[in-house]
Amino acid sequence: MSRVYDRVAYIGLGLIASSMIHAGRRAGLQGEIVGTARSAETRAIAAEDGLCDVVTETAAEAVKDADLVVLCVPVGAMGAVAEEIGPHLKPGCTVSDVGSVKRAVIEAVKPHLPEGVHFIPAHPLAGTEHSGPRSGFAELFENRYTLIVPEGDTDPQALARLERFWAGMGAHVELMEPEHHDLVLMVTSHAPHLIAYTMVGVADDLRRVTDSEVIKYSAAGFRDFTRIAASDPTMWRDVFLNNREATMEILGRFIEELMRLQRAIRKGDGDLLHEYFTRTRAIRRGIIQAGQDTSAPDFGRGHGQGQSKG
Ligand SMILES: NC(=O)c1ccc[n+]([C@@H]2O[C@H](COP(=O)([O-])OP(=O)(O)OC[C@H]3O[C@@H](n4cnc5c(N)ncnc54)[C@H](O)[C@@H]3O)[C@@H](O)[C@H]2O)c1
Ligand SMILES: O=C(O)C(=O)C[C@]1(C(=O)O)C=C[C@@H](O)C=C1
Repeated sequence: MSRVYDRVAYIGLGLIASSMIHAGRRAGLQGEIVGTARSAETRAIAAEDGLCDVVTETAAEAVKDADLVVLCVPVGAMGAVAEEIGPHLKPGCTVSDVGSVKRAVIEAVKPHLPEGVHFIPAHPLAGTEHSGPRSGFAELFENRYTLIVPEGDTDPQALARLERFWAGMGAHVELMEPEHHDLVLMVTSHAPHLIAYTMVGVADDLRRVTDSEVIKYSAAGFRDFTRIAASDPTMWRDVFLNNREATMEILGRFIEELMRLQRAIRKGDGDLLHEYFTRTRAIRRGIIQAGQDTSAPDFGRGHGQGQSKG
């Protein structure tokens, strides 16, 4: 794979940025790698580990002369970062992001970017519950989708270049409308996180009743929930605050379904439960057949030394 961008600036050096750096470096997609992070500790780690070729103190310095700037901060911080870098961007460069929500990020970032800069939002559908500059690994995006969410007037060459960059990191690239993205991701990613947070919260509330048995006898189902519920609190706070409409829509439906099952259990309606669980089982099998299952025992774990989020 040949070089796609001569100079790439990463703003925010956590799981996603560090994975992009490793994946891009392995495939020779990027020339000089410049990075910056809000905390001095993260910047020091990035310099010490050689994660970036250049580590700058500010985002404004980092984007100077960059051909691609990738915003890798929590969704709620994207607007402030865009405001800071706007006046320092190289004309003709591409600004992208990796935020888990798209419409709110577009609204927050776009007003701060000057004419002549290509803004092309993106979202890799890959992650782990870990965070920080040491949590990334080159394989994170392999065989996973990255959704690119371009506006109608996006320059085709700039778009093709960003697509090549993501494909070079092993991702399957697809294009999607921002509103559609936010609804689909609410179902496939955001709501499951909210449910996991809630379930682990319930277990925690019950701790006094069950002593520490919830932890001791934790079965596979609950363990999977605790992994998801260990994800970064800032990232997920921002996701829900910035995707409120879809959250309300899907949460409403979820509560209705939960009450339907509650009623069936109360009434002893085994047929309804059996039919329901048969339908959901088919969905799981469909995902596996489509090659989308990523729950193999070691997927995304044992990589890097990132902190467990939370
Ligand atoms: N973790 C995932 O599973 C995942 C997957 C896909 C996309 N994303 C998205 O990628 C982005 C980054 O997530 P991550 O998992 O790499 O996070 P992370 O916590 O590992 O890293 C975030 C980085 O942003 C910096 N930061 C935090 N608050 C900031 C602020 N207010 N101003 C400036 N910098 C700030 C942190 O110092 C850190 O360097 C988020 O928008 C998230 O929604 C995450
Ligand atoms: O595997 C995980 O830990 C994740 O939660 C990753 C996950 C997801 O829900 O699949 C989380 C947020 C994203 O924006 C994209 C991917």
